[in-house]
Amino acid sequence: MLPVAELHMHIEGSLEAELVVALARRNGVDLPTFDPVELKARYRFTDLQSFLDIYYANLAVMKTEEDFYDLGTAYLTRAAASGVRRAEMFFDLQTHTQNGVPQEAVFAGFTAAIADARTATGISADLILCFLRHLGGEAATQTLREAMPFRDRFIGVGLDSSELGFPPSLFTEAFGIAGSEGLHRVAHAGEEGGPDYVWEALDLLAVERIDHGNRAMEDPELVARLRDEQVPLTVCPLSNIALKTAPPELADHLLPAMLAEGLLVSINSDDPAYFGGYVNDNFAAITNELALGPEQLGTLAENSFTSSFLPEAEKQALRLEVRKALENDQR
Ligand SMILES: Nc1ncnc2[nH]cnc12
Ligand SMILES: [Zn+2]
Repeated sequence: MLPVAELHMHIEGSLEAELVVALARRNGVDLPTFDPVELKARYRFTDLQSFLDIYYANLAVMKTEEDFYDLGTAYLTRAAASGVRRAEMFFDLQTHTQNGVPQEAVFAGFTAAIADARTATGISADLILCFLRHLGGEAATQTLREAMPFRDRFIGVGLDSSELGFPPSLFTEAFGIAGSEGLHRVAHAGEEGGPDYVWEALDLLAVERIDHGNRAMEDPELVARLRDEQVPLTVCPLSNIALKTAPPELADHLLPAMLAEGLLVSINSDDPAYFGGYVNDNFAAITNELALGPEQLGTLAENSFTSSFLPEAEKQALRLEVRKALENDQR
């Protein structure tokens, strides 16, 4: 597998059914079933909200710093083994604090997992604090203010959860504070919401990346802006199929059209425990179903580093590694 950066994954979305059950037992939390196979059989999604309902329900098992450490370690170990060299991981702080977990436990567990994974595997990782849209703009602002004692534990803010009805314009205050604190800014937009959500994220929240962005393709003027400004789009093919935010067959995905438009797209897993695979599985699926050649796969891998928040020299070194891996494969 090519070296890649993963820029759009919710660390809570890597909570495998086996770990849900193990943590429920450890913490004395009740579940509808303690059989991981049966639990997974309940993962039937018709849209984003039907997925989020299950995803948030499972997170009731996360209680202690050790739980956050175990979740972070499981993802980072697996990612490093499949070619991920850099991970910028979303976390849903408000979900955990609403469940009664002190934010100290969340930050301490994830931070220790990142440090230990780096020592064990060399993977570089950082956290992006996502505001939950469904809790509204004031809650986002309050969450960010309360998280400021941990300012050095995360590199940016994002915007996730239910998209329709919760446009970026509700979150200008929180994103304004984030900007003045020197935090990076990203937002989910154009997953279920239309191109207007992408325009708002760019114009009102000053985001540096758009997460998903598929529906931007409906607006030629927006496509031109994304291309001209080389705004990164973090595309998640298996997520789009699972949540029905793309045509039902992967073969009909807009990814080749996005590449042909010259957009800075990368491949990501979103919620790998729920959507049928990790970033390498997403690469395998698009390679098979979209008939992408080595040159296009190399572009996607290089784009992932270009789109990351790593220093420019590190991006350059990692892009060279992609080129070397491609040459080795061709020999
Ligand atoms: N795909 C997604 N869209 C919005 N919010 C999310 N939270 C976890 N996964 C998400
Ligand atoms: Zn997402």
